[in-house]
Formats: sequence, structure tokens, C-alpha cells
Amino acid sequence: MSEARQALAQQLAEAVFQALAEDLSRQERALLVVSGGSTPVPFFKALAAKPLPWERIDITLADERWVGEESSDSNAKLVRENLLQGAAANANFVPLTSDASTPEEGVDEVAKRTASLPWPASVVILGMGGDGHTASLFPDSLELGLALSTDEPLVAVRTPSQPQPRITFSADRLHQAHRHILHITGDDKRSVLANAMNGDDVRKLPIRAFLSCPLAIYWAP
Ligand SMILES: O=C1O[C@H](COP(=O)(O)O)[C@@H](O)[C@H](O)[C@H]1O
Repeated sequence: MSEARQALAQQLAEAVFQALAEDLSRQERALLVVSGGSTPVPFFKALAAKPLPWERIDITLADERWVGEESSDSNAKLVRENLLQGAAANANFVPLTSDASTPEEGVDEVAKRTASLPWPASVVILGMGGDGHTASLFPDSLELGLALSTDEPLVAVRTPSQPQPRITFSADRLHQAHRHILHITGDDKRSVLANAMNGDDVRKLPIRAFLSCPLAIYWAP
């Protein structure tokens, strides 16, 4: 891990710490929505070390692969192993999978489980793939149009480019958050983001759906 990426993770953790502390000074509980993938690991570790009243914090994911938590592809496993550590283990983590064999069968149960979270989220931290996807809003998702337009909170998605089916919060549900952050690293993703800023076709680069949230960008080489 480069020093720049480590420093970025610390800066992001400090910003999220401040945001959660601010909201918790005005309300009993606060919701943090995080992304999976490889980028957030140092951020998760840095945030877990922050002196927050974790028992008053709810955490969920922006999206998830429809896999069991024993899978190395599970975003929930990533959160449990890197964020829900030490005092942060007292947070209430709500994963996005169920025992159902498909996300289409499980989406209603997950929607019921996540309905009791203290929406709107204090902070949504998005990642972005090299194809411009964010959460599980992929350019080639069969349900991309639905996920971008529905006022339902969650959508089951099938994506030809991806090995597993997924579940994702809809753009509408993610838009409702008080603060939006994009956490990305590397020159490739910087170029993708620059392309996204120079056009407006959301279906080609779904990150475009969040560029005017406003979106705070945390990037390091
Ligand atoms: O598939 C996913 O990828 C993106 C980006 O992941 P990264 O490994 O390039 O950091 C992530 O934001 C999303 O939550 C995840 O499901």
C-alpha cells in the first residue's frame, strides 16, 4: 500500500468520523453506507480506530454479490474483517444477502431488513470500477434502467460481465443520503472519472448519476 493511498484512507476516515459525530450530536442513530471491492480496506481499518459511539451507528453496503459470507467475494465479509473490529464491532451491521438462492427471491426480505435503518444515510461512500460502475450499477446490467429510475430501495441485478448475480441499492435510495463520497485510486480510475465529467450518458458510465449530488472525491495515485 503506497503512502499516498494510506494517507488518503486516513483523510477519508477523518471526514467520515466528523460527519458521523456531527449527525450523532443531533440524532440518536446514524447510518453509514459503504462499498466493497479492494479500495476501501485501509479506510475501513482507519475508521475502525476512530473514537465513535459505535453502538449508535448502523452500517450497510451500497451493493453486494449474491454469495455466502464465507466467499472471498463477499463485501459483508470484507466489512466484518476490516471495519467491524475493536470498538467498531459494536456497530449494527446489516448485510444485503439472505438464505434465498437468488437475489430476485431474496430482495424483499433484504428490503424489509434494511427498512428499519435510520434513513437517510449520513454518508454514502461509493467506489467505482474501471467500467464506470458504482454500487452494482454496471453499464451492462440488464436492470440498469430500473436501478436508475425506481423509487424502490433495492434491485436484484444480472450483469453479463460479472460472474455472480448482485443486489444493489437504487440510485434514488443512495441519492437521498446527506453526504456522498467517491473513494478511488490509480490513474486509470482518474481517467474514467474525467471521462464521466465530460459527458452525460449515465447508462455508459453510471457513476455520472452521482456527480452532482454533490460528490466529494477522494483520489490518490
Ligand atoms: O464490484 C464492486 O466494485 C466496486 C469497485 O471495486 P474496486 O475493487 O475497484 O475498489 C465497488 O465500489 C463495489 O461496491 C463492488 O461491489
